[in-house]
Amino acid sequence: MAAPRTLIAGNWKMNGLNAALAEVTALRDGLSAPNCDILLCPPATLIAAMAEVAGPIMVGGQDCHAAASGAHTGDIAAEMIADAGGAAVIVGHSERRTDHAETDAQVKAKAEAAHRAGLIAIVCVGETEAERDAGRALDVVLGQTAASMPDGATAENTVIAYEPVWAIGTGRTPTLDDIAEMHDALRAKTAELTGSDAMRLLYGGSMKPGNAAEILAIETVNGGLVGGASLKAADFGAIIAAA
Ligand SMILES: O=C[C@H](O)COP(=O)(O)O
Repeated sequence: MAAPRTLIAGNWKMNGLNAALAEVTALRDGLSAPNCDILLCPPATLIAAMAEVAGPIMVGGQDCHAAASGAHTGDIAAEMIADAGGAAVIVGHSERRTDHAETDAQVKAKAEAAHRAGLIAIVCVGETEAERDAGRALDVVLGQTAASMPDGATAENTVIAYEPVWAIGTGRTPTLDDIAEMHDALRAKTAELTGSDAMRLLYGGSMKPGNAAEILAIETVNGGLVGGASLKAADFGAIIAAA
């Protein structure tokens, strides 16, 4: 099969006021024929304004509710993200799974909501350090993947992001062999679950300009989900250039 087109996605998490849009215009203006798709997921408050200035950069949300509307104070529907100019939404990030006790079933429902609204669902999975130390990383991640995979998932509407919880924001990453082992297993699992061997598999967890090229060179790594290093145009642009 042809390799899926690389996706470099940035997750701003709970960072960014209007002034931070200057980083987006700097990134946009510095892009020269990027060899990949690019996505930025700011806080919901910035989706519409970012979409106005992003140019070829796709914009997305960081979470959505499973319902299209209703009495859910503080939540945001996938349809609202699409209405604001979004093209994608992250679901099941480990910070959501931990801070809001989100289950695989809820993540699956959110991903299906994303599809209902015409958004690409970026479904996050990843093991804790204790799970890796116990030799359970593959079981945990493949189990999350199976239980979180939305019905109707295709290579076009769904992306899987492997993010070892212990690597997020820590400056630590798995070895390249460990990333390859997990991504090879995810390639097989996503093919088994969806019938497609072209679903994009992103690596996330302390991806930086200094390590992006070697991680992105792994055959079954089809991009990155970048947190801290997506906040500055120079850093994110360097990762995009490494793709
Ligand atoms: O969604 C992004 C990930 O949690 C990675 O964050 P990080 O690049 O700051 O480690």
